[in-house]
Formats: sequence, structure tokens, C-alpha cells
Amino acid sequence: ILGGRKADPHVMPYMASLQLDGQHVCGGFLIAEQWVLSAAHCTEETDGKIFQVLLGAHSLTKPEPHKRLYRVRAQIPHPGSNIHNNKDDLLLLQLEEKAELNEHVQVLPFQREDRDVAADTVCKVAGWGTTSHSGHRPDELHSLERPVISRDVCNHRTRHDHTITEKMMCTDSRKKDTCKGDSGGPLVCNGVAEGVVTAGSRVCGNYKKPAIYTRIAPYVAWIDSVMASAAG
Ligand SMILES: NCc1cccc(NC(=O)c2cccc3[nH]c(C(N)=O)cc23)c1
Repeated sequence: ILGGRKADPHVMPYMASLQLDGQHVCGGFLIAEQWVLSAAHCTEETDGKIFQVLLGAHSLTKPEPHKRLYRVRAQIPHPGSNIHNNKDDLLLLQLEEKAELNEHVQVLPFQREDRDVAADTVCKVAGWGTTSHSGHRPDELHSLERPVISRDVCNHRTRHDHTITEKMMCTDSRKKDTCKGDSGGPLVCNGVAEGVVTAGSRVCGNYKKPAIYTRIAPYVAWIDSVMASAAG
């Protein structure tokens, strides 16, 4: 997160850190007791390794009550996701067991109605992604409030040039933006997860490249079917 602030500890108890060998790789969030939603691009360069999911954390390294690392039983990328574009950039992770819910570990509801969030709506995004252009990786969760920008503005030739589909949304990226390691985290508008951070052009903090999110509502049927099929 560039230009954000250190989050108040545990005010986003749905946040997950997807880790490999104890290293934060991507964000994610708890959508059910045994399920985390993240971005399919997070599995690139992981050489087929399975993530571990840290829940209940504010600091990545310090001991904290209710902080717990969960093993992952299954990692399911959306079938339409691929390395060449940002389409269908979603990843479902089934935890080895149901997460123990408490004041620091909570499920975040996601939007089920497929209607665009109005432009200028201020939404919140959080993550342990880099906090500077030099690539500083924070130990503590950072958060940022950003206004949604319309798909027409985001698709302008000088911005993302008609690559933003109706299954994506954008927020202003002038100085304050998502960055490397924030992918997979939720964009929360009015207390509901509307989008999932995608790396898109991988650029951070440049107003000409607004932040891109995969909208969740268009994927409700896929999410529900995966969770139902693996249940029990
Ligand atoms: N503001 C939009 C936004 C949102 C989330 C992430 C990113 N930027 C990256 O993720 C990124 C940046 C630079 C080098 C990188 N190398 C890799 C990689 N997978 O090797 C990713 C990156 C940008």
C-alpha cells in the first residue's frame, strides 16, 4: 500500500496473508470459516508450492493473540485465469480446517448483487504490500481509502485503454495506491467486499494507471459452487 497508513490493529479481522516459507506473498480475505478468496496471479512464480494462510495478524512477525497459520487443503484458481491478462483473476483457498473465529478472525461478506459501485464511492483497501517505490515491505498491515472511478474514465485511451471489462472496477491511483504484495486483498465499500486487488499493469502510484480490482458479484455462482462441491 503506497501512501496509506498503518491500520489500527485487528479492525480488519478478515484479512489474510498468503505465505510461502514464512514470507508474505499476497493478500486474501476470509469469505467463510474454511475459505479464503485471493487472486490467481498470486500463484505465479510459486513453482506449484501450496500457500499457508496467516489469519488474525496485524504484525507479520510479532507474537499476537489469535494469530494463527493455517495449512491449505486446496488452491482453486478460476478456470478463466491466465498469465497473459487480468481476466478472472480469482483464487479460492480451502483451509485444512475451519478457522477459529474470534474478535481478530472474522468472515467478510461479499457483494452478491451484480451492480457497479457508483463512481466517487470511497472504499477501503488493505495489505502488507510494499509501502514505497523502493519496495519497502512493512511488518504491519496498512490500509488506504480510495474513491472508485468510472469504468469509462478507467478505460480511457490514456489510462487502461479499453481493457477494463464489466467484471472489473477501478480506483484512483494518484500517489495513494495498491502495490506489489497487495494483490488478492479485498476492496471494501460500505462494509462489503466488492473487489479483489489485481496487479494489472503492476505499476503503483501513477494516476495514469488506476488500480484494478476483479469485481466479486459476477463470480458468485463460481464461488458458491466451489465451496459447495468441496464441503464436508
Ligand atoms: N497499483 C496496482 C497494483 C496492485 C497490486 C500489485 C501491483 N504491482 C505488482 O504486483 C508488482 C509491481 C512491481 C513489480 C512486480 N513484480 C511482480 C511479480 N509478480 O513478479 C509483481 C509486481 C500493482
